Amino acid sequence: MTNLLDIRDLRLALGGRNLVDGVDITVAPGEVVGLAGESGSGKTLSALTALGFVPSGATATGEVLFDGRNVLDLSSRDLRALRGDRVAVVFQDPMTALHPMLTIERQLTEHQRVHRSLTKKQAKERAIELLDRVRIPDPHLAIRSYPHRFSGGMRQRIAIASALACEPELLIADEVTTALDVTVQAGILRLLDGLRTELGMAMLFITHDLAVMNVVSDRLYVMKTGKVVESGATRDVLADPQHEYTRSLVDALPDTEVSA
Ligand SMILES: Nc1ncnc2c1ncn2[C@@H]1O[C@H](COP(=O)(O)OP(=O)(O)OP(=O)(O)O)[C@@H](O)[C@H]1O
Repeated sequence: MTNLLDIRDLRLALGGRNLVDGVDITVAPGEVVGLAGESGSGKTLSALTALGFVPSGATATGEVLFDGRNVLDLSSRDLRALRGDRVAVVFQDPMTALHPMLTIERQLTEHQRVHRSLTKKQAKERAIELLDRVRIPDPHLAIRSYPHRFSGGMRQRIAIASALACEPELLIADEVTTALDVTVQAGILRLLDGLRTELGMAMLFITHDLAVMNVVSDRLYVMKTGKVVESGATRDVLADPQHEYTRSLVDALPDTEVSA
């Protein structure tokens, strides 16, 4: 099968530092791929190149092929189309995606009206459908509210709804459960897993938490200081880690997490 995302020998250099240092990552259509590793290992920077985001002043080399086209070579117009239609991202803090001064309706309809030329009524119906899809209770009422009325977990669901608006083929989920309580975390993971089955969407799931990775990802890459140090089927990597660094991460997990 052709890969949806194929990152080849990606290097990002900034101020004499190699922030990403020869990374290869692939994601097949519909596949959930995990990117694990300590803070600062280059997970976010590597994943965001799929959207053509490169820190200003940084030099990127290598290839980031999305559906066969090198994202690093795209014009700003093509990048906007890619971000609006085919790849979406959800971050740890839902307030980075949600504007505190706008109703949920405004936030979920704007994109639809610009990218899909929907009427106001159609966009509203679609927004309600999206809220329902991420299991927000009473979506007809919720749509009139502002983000502060919702709990952290609910806000994250709304941020996911916003990312799903364009029906992306690839969703980048960057530490989406890190700031949440364990039970709320479990709900979000179940939601993402359900969406993947319903929508057939691929996911690049970034987390430093291998226990979370064990629940969601088919395959896993482990990064350390800008390099991939180990990769493979999640179950195999966690059951029999080959790299010393991965072993230290696995050893830090409670026993039940790996066998679950
Ligand atoms: N815009 C930027 N400008 C300069 N340096 C950056 C920028 N973004 C990230 N870095 C640096 O690049 C390195 C990798 O960062 P990255 O965010 O990819 O790590 P990460 O593994 O995702 O960690 P975290 O989970 O903490 O985000 C870090 O040393 C970080 O300080």
